[in-house]
Amino acid sequence: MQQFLSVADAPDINALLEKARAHKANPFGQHHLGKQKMVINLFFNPSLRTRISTEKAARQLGCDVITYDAGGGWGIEFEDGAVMNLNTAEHVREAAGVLSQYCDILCVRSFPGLKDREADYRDQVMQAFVRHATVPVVSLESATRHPLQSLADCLTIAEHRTKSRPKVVLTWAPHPRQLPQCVANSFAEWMLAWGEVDLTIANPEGFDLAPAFAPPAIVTHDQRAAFAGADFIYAKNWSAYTDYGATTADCGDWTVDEAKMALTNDAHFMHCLPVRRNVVVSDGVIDSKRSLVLQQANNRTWAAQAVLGTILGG
Ligand SMILES: NCCC[C@H](NC(=O)CCC(=O)O)C(=O)O
Ligand SMILES: NC(=O)OP(=O)(O)O
Repeated sequence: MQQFLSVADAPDINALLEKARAHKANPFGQHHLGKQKMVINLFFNPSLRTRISTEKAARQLGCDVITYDAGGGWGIEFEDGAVMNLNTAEHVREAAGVLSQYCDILCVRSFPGLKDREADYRDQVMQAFVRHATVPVVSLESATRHPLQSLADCLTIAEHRTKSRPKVVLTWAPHPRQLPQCVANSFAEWMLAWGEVDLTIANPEGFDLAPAFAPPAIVTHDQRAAFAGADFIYAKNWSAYTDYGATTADCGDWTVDEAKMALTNDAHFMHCLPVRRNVVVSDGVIDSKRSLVLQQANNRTWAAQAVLGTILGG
């Protein structure tokens, strides 16, 4: 594995899940892989889970880790040919080249701007690091995808399913802010590629994900109908793809609550976190025994360890 940006970099998801399970059972079993190796985590946006779980995973593999908040450093320019006489002090060509001198794996988090769909969906920042770094690049969430989250979600579903093809519903939920589509895009991409669940996506009119991620045949605008018989409810807000970046305060009642969960097949509740309680999901649902949010967060470590370990030759 030379990079980890999307499900395309994980041609055998079950093999990667097997590695994640092995790390979970024996966290230091491959501590030799990272001897004298350096991992740099570069964050352009906030993080709790990704930051700590990726550091933990790297350390358990025996790596050294440096985590760098790009917001506290020189402003980085991404446009080729830019006349840099404004606020950016350093071009990504140098930044990626320099960081490559210091590490063996470069992990990057960069959210979309949610203004220019074409630029966001080119995954401009992540692709610039891929192009100009000389070491493998791992996505810690880009403008379009969050693959380490999705791998952890596959693991969580695999651990808790009680049938071979559970019904999984990815449901839009309300949020006071404008959020990226990447967690939802990635979850859909991984569930479909994995092929071991029946995926339905429920969202209000106007909030369909990009067709490349959400084939229209599996999309419904009727949340209650989608919940019927579901085994897993995966909640997430995202801003609009079509009217790019639009949000709305008027989407009716899309909060995941106890009454809606009662329509399901005693479904597990999932969310990548952080989550707005009593907006996205009621306290009663997230605090219930069927909630898997902490197990998902725990599995972020094993997903990261499987990916970093594979890049290191494990
Ligand atoms: N890394 C997981 C989710 C990150 C981001 N959520 C957020 O920005 C939530 C912020 C807030 O609730 O204010 C998203 O939706 O892609
Ligand atoms: N789920 C997730 O990626 O959380 P952070 O944004 O806190 O890393």
